[in-house]
Parts: sequence; structure tokens; C-alpha cells
Amino acid sequence: MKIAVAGASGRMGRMLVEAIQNADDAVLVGALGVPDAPELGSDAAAFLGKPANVLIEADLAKGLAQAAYLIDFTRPEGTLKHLEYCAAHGIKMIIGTTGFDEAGKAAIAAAAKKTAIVFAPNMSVGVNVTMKLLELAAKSFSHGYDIEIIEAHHRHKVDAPSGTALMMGEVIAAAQGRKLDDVAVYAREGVTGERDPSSIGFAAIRGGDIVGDHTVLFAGIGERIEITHKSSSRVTYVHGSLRAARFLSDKSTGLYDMQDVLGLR
Ligand SMILES: NC(=O)C1=CN([C@@H]2O[C@H](COP(=O)(O)OP(=O)(O)OC[C@H]3O[C@@H](n4cnc5c(N)ncnc54)[C@H](OP(=O)(O)O)[C@@H]3O)[C@@H](O)[C@H]2O)C=CC1
Ligand SMILES: O=C(O)C1=N[C@H](C(=O)O)C[C@H](O)C1
Repeated sequence: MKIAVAGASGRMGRMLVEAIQNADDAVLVGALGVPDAPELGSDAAAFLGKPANVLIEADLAKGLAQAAYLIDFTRPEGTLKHLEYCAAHGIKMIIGTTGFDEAGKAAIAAAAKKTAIVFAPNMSVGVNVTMKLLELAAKSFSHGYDIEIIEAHHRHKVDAPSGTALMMGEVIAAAQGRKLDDVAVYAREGVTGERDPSSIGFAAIRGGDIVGDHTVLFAGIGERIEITHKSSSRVTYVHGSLRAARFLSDKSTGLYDMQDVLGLR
């Protein structure tokens, strides 16, 4: 697989570069960075002490010249720019970026008519299996249980709630025949009044180097159930991304997520 990495000097980008360098079935053929970034023009694998002979480029035509796949963990505005180029040139995309608005998600769906895309807020096997547990729990606890989603991430994360927490909310709401937009409560402050029993609440914690923790609390009278996933390393997202690229190898168009990749649908 001829893969380019966007955000090549970011937390996920670097780990992806390293994993591709170590994979038998993948080769790094491109690396993207933002204009004016100090890393531009340097070797994407320089931090490993073993060059990949691939320079970090801001020009998409240069950075993606040989790419069949782009793995993108950047920011919504960056991903959407890359998306336009990839759709026009038939480059398959694995999108891990979070924080898209509805228009951004619609643009990804439209681009998937021209190229094949895996778009998922969490590439780890564990989180995606947890989604199935949540579906089951949500059906069983649809009455009499208050639902709260608590997530914790490192101090550098810029979006809240996390994409994973939002997906958990969507999965739970759908399992209960509801729409997350109608029931989500994203913040509480001051005299809030009693909890609306139909709501799904969110709380976001930011601090230190927390990789990514998610807990869903089903709080009833006399008992509470907590379903928790904790990431201790980004390596699970990296492995999931490469698995997603392999999944796309025989697809030319279409929008998929990690439930499709892992056969969990
Ligand atoms: N789906 C999943 O499994 C996971 C998703 N994520 C998501 O991936 C994204 C990146 O996370 P992380 O690696 O921690 O973040 P980092 O900030 O470490 O890396 C982001 C990279 O993208 C670059 N970038 C920033 N803005 C733009 C832009 N407008 N256009 C192009 N490139 C840009 C940054 O360059 P510079 O530093 O020069 O600004 C940096 O290299 C986040 O949205 C996060 O939520 C993270 C982990 C797992
Ligand atoms: O920004 C991160 O770090 C992460 N972002 C993703 C999200 O928003 O859900 C996935 C993971 O939790 C790490």
C-alpha cells in the first residue's frame, strides 16, 4: 500500500510514519504538513533517526503525487482541504480527525461517491467493541436509568466532547429509538433544575498526557452500571488505521467506518 500521512509531525502522524516504516505491506510515499511549519522540507522519518526519503510537503500535488491512500489525523479544516484533492484524484482516505460540523460530515459523505473513505472517531478495536456493549446496555436500560458520558483526554486536545464520546451518545440514542441532538446536554452550570430523565449528559476532562478514557454511566435507583474503555497508548489507533487501509484495498468508492472494517456491523 502506497500511503501518505497528513499531519506527519503530529502525535498521531509520527506514530503512523513509524508504523508504516515497520509494516511489510505498506510504504510511506508522502507526508503533509501545514505551510510555515518548521518541519516542512525535512524527512518525515527524521525523528526515528532513519530517513524514509520522503519530505514533509505543504503542496498537496507534491505530497500526494505517489499516494494511493492518505491517512489523515489533523484538524477539520485541513482534512476538508485534503478531501477535495483526494476525491478529485481517486486517493483513498482514512480519516481519524474529529470535531467536524454537519457540513464537514456532509462533505466527507459526498467525497465518498468519488473515492473510498474510512471515517471513524476512534480506530481502536476496543472502543468499537465497546460500542456494541453500549448498544446492548442502552436497550436494557432504556427506562429508569440516567445516562452520562464522561471522557478524559490530554491537555492538547482542542475539541470537546471527543468524537468517540459523541459516537457513544449516538449509538445509545439510536438503540433507544431517539436522536442524540434532541437529548444531549453538553454543559451544566448554576441552577440547572433537576435532571431531565430523557437526557444524555456529557462531561469532558482535560489534563496532562491522558491518551483517551471514556466511561458511560447508567445510573438507576439502587445500582449503577459503568462501561469504561481506557487507551494507554495511541498504538491501537495506528494499528486500526492500517487495518482500515487494508480494508479499502478492494474498494474504489464508498463511506465506511471501523464497524465495517472490523466486521461488527
Ligand atoms: N480516530 C481516532 O482513532 C483518533 C483521532 N484523533 C484525532 O486526530 C486529530 C489529531 O490528533 P493529534 O495527532 O493528537 O493532534 P496533533 O495536534 O498532535 O497533530 C495534528 C497535526 O495536524 C497538523 N495540522 C493542524 N492544522 C492543520 C491544517 N489546517 N491542515 C493540515 N494539517 C494541520 C498539525 O500541524 P502543526 O503541529 O504544525 O499545527 C499536526 O502535525 C484530532 O482531531 C484527534 O481528535 C486522535 C487520536 C485517535
Ligand atoms: O484527540 C485525541 O487524542 C483523541 N481523539 C479521538 C476522539 O476525539 O474521540 C479518539 C481518542 O479518544 C483520542
